[in-house]
Amino acid sequence: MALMETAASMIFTDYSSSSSSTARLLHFTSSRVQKFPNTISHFRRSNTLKFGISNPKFPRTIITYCSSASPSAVQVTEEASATIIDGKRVAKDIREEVAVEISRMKDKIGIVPGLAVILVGDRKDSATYVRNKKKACDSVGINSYEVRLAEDSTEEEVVNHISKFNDDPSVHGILVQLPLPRHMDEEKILDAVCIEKDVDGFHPENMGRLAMRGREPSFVPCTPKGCIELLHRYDIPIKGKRAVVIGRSNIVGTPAAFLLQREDATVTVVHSRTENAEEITREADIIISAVGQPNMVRGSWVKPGAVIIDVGINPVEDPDCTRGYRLVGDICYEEARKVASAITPVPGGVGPMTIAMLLSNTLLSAKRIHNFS
Ligand SMILES: NC(=O)C1=CN([C@@H]2O[C@H](COP(=O)(O)OP(=O)(O)OC[C@H]3O[C@@H](n4cnc5c(N)ncnc54)[C@H](OP(=O)(O)O)[C@@H]3O)[C@@H](O)[C@H]2O)C=CC1
Ligand SMILES: Nc1nc(=O)c2c([nH]1)NC[C@@H]1CN(c3ccc(C(=O)N[C@@H](CCC(=O)O)C(=O)O)cc3)C=[N+]21
Repeated sequence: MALMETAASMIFTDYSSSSSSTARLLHFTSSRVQKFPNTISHFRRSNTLKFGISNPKFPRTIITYCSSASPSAVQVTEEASATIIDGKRVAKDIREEVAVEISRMKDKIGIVPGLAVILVGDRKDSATYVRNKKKACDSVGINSYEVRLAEDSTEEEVVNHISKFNDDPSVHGILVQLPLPRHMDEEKILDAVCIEKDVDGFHPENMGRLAMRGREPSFVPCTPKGCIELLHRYDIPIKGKRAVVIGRSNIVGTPAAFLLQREDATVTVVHSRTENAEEITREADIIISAVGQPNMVRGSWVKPGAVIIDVGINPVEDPDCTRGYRLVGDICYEEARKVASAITPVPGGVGPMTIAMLLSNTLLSAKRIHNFS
């Protein structure tokens, strides 16, 4: 997916592999010497491995047997390596589930869900996202409707299109691609989407309901919903765990924190004014990072055994890639995967889940509007 605008200033430089890096990498190598035929006679760990979250389904230890000076001894090295949470695969499963439900609905009541997408301006990355959403809709049988408006359109024009879609019975979900051009009032535009079709979950009433106990939002925002879905599908417990969300945007960080709290995690939110972000993050059993800073979270920020969900999508220069850049997350993946028990990659982690959740929310909306279960 070509994510970038041509503006080179948007591409970060990746310093994560620089030798001048001051980041501390936790040691996760343990060695033990076995005297055969007996069991372990000596066991030494360079760090106490206590997994906040462990999942027997996903073995996380690589054991290499090295020959030793003594023929009766074998050196066993354990290098921790996290389970890779495969968002691409889970998203595919979800698309298949959604497709089955859509054909069932079509067969039973003759209704096909519809998603309307409004794109304002000519950002290349936004155009690519919109194209991918359309492709995803086609793949599951959702009708998609697209409106493209010029960069210099007025707020009123955008709101008029939203109003038409609000009244159109063949449209069950409305998405206004963000970011909007600077001259537009994002709040005013998002407020215009009727709450029954707010499949992005960005309407303030949806967010308010998400924040309140005993209330249910019509829709949960797609990216944070995708993060929680990944935890569920990998059987990763959330209840009672310490979670740290890095970032507090309205579209990712804040709803992710509300969702984790609804799942009975104990949640801390870290943001740009947080002091001791590293220490706070190191307390977490679950880290969700949505910052937009490439490789910001180093291995030393991660508690051994923590689960990491990396939302960040950051292009960094890479002359070896045909497009001149590659995508990295907020988490320094190579370091963190040696410390964590499970981690999402970028790309192939949360990104595909966002689109899968959009399809799922659109199906949910159509079912609700037509009272189909
Ligand atoms: N995978 C996906 O589907 C999606 C990925 N993304 C990606 O996720 C990332 C975040 O997106 P979004 O939430 O929209 O971004 P925003 O820029 O809206 O928010 C970033 C948040 O990070 C915080 N922050 C910035 N710098 C630091 C720092 N040094 N330490 C701690 N916190 C910091 C900001 O704090 P403050 O509030 O104090 O300014 C802010 O709350 C981006 O890389 C984006 O591309 C976004 C949406 C979907
Ligand atoms: N109203 C609105 N809703 C959004 O949900 C919304 C938005 N505006 N504006 C932009 C952000 C960003 N976003 C992404 C969606 C999919 C991937 C995605 O599929 N990423 C692939 C990237 C693949 C590649 O480019 O190589 C991956 O991570 O594997 C990423 C980011 C949704 N957003």
